[in-house]
Amino acid sequence: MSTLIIYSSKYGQTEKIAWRIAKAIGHERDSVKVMNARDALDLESLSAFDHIILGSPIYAHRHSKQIAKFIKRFRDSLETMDTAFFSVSASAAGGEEQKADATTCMDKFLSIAGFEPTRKTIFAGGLPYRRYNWLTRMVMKWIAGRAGGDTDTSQNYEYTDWDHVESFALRCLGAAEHGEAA
Ligand SMILES: Cc1cc2nc3c(=O)[nH]c(=O)nc-3n(C[C@H](O)[C@H](O)[C@H](O)COP(=O)(O)O)c2cc1C
Repeated sequence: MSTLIIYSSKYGQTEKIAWRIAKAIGHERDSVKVMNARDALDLESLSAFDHIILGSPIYAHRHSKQIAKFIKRFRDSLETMDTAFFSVSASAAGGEEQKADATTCMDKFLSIAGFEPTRKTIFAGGLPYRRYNWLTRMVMKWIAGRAGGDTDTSQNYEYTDWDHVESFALRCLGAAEHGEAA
């Protein structure tokens, strides 16, 4: 069985999660390919894969346009395959209310895209202050401060729970191999 993992990522956390999922399921599959959504739009078809995992970060309450385009382009194929979706955000690192916001944002995106993945989840991303330009750093500091989050802009923060990532990866594998429901 072969898996294709597609991600969109601006500062690298969603990409890092995509590669960790690939590593977690790699030895159980015949092949695992990880691709940026931009490059994946050039694929002729998905016929070489039987399992697709899509990952997108949240920016300004929205998920990736590239991932939305990928879903639109391959909708017919995706409907017949085992699929999973993961959303990466700062909200997913917060309290129950913020996590609920991240889940609502993901569900809205999937509903508008007309995509019902076999499995879906939210992952906490990061706040890599040192990688932002000055303006973005100040804006993110202000937003994080209002939400009671980390505001020391001399540091990069990574909130991703890697055990959660690995358990999601293994559950995706189970769904693909046993035709399990979400
Ligand atoms: C300009 C900007 C806007 C963001 N907007 C949101 C948002 O609306 N909701 C949220 O939960 N996180 C937001 N984030 C946090 C990102 O989702 C988080 O940093 C994520 O890890 C980014 O993934 P990436 O490194 O793969 O690009 C924002 C980050 C930046 C820099």
